[in-house]
Amino acid sequence: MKDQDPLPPLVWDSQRIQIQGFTTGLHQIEWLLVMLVTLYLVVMGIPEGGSWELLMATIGYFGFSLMASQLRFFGDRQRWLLAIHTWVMIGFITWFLYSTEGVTGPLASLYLLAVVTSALTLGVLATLLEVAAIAACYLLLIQLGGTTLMTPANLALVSTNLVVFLIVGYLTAALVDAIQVSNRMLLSMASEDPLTGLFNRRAFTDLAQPLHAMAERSQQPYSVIVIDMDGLKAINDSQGHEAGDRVILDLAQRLKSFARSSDLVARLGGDEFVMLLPDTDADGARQLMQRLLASVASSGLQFSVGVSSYPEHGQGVEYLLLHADRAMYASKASGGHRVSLYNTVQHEYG
Ligand SMILES: Nc1nc2c(ncn2[C@@H]2O[C@H](COP(=O)(O)OP(=O)(O)OP(=O)(O)O)[C@@H](O)[C@H]2O)c(=O)[nH]1
Repeated sequence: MKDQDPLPPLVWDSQRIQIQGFTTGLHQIEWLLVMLVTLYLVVMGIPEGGSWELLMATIGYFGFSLMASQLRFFGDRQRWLLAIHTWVMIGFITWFLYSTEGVTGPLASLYLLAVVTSALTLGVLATLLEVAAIAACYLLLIQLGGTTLMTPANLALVSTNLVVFLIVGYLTAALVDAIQVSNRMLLSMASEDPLTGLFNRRAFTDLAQPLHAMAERSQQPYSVIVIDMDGLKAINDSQGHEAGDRVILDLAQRLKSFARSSDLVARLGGDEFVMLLPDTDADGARQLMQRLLASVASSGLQFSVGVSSYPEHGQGVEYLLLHADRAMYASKASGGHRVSLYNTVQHEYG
């Protein structure tokens, strides 16, 4: 068997990592918003009437953003909390615009920050909804500003800005979708064996650890089984590599069909496979493999099996794998096409 994988472990929950990254970006956008409105107030001066409410709203919004960043709201993939952030952002911007120059002032484009935030975190549909809400806020602000929408200048302003919001929102959300798809593809390429579609060695090593931890905590047994084909080289040499591939695929499908949904099945490489059966002791694993051997009796498929079980044959997955491998070699040494348990080296089927 090969040495341990030198690469870092796979990232199985890429969505969670992504949300953590988005959350950092969200706080940066919120603080950017606070900085922009503060800069506006410093440069343009606080408007007459309503200045008190405006300052309170700005400080309140800054406090909200600060508190959310400190409390780490998003640890558990709570997207709806991200949605609340974007709605609070839209509310604050609307209030700020209402208290200053309305949608005709330079700050009307601040809505773009809310659109980008939504597109990054909530997807296309939610972003379209937010653009619709922003359109309603525009109309409200125009109404409250005492002017009518039906002037060419206002119509041009509203429609141009909304089209820009739509395009930016759609493109950003589509980009995020594409990143998610490519993350999933990368994960499947890094964790799957291309010939059989089973997990590869790296994925097995990663996924076996939590199963071991669960068994250790609940003091339940589990078994590790190493399966190695007999005579694949001869098949390759006599019938060609494609025939060898078909035999490997056949065994992989049989292993999969014998496994429960909670079992792990992986191809370690070449003609070697591994299974991890939670809640299964050595005897249960041996019986399963004997049934598998019996089921291939007429097919000509030949393979040797080694079984080791937690806790009696090792305290960690790596030891159990090593011991199951040794038991498998004991099966080979005794003529192949049989099951051996680690230590006992009993040959149960031949
Ligand atoms: N067709 C095919 N052959 C492979 C693949 N991976 C490895 N092999 C071949 O499988 C053969 C394995 O050889 P061995 O380790 O001697 O195994 P074996 O012929 O089954 O002999 P024993 O294991 O001793 O029973 C080698 O010839 C490899 O080139 C694969 O993906 N497809």
